[in-house]
Amino acid sequence: MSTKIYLASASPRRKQLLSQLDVAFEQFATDIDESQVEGETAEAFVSRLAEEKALAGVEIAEQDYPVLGSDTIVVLNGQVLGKPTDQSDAIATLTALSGQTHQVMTAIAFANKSKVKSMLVTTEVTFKHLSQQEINDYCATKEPLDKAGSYGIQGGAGRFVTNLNGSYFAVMGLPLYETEKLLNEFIAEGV
Ligand SMILES: Cc1cn([C@H]2C[C@H](O)[C@@H](COP(=O)(O)OP(=O)(O)OP(=O)(O)O)O2)c(=O)[nH]c1=O
Repeated sequence: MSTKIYLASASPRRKQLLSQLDVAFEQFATDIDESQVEGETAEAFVSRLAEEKALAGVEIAEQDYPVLGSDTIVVLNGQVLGKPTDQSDAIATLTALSGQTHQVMTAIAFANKSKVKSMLVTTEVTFKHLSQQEINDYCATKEPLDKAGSYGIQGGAGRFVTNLNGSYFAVMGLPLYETEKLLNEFIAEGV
């Protein structure tokens, strides 16, 4: 890939992951309303947020390069578990995820002045049974606070995972294979 892109994200993880692709990029944050609309499915919700981040980025971008937006949510039995509001919310979320299989949905979207194109990557993750002590100790590290589902697979929660079916990088915030593929399609389609 030889084009330049913009990463419309405040996330240091997404910056780190995007650096693994062979594409030059500039990063900036966007500010959109991240609330779920009543009746909206988890899939539609996460895809809409990725598209809105990319489109908000197009408004900020100085040049008409593709803008990448992304959003990650954790879904347990159809219920969206976003970032925790505080430590006790993180404890409640991890208690719910203990011993269960959940989905991590990451949507990616590319936009420019004339079009937007998105893709959803769903990964199934199974956690071992977590003791109250393990949950409390993990939450005390504060790692859960800025992460969907109150955990970071790349950090202390990696040891909770007994099975993963899908993209590890999508769980961390940006699926590498799919991002490169979507960008190539976006560019190949032209304006
Ligand atoms: C499940 C999980 C999520 N996360 C992170 C990825 C995302 O950064 C975050 C979910 O929040 P998002 O709202 O998707 O992203 P963000 O607010 O961090 O960044 P921006 O909107 O500016 O792009 O949770 C991990 O780092 N590891 C994990 O294992």
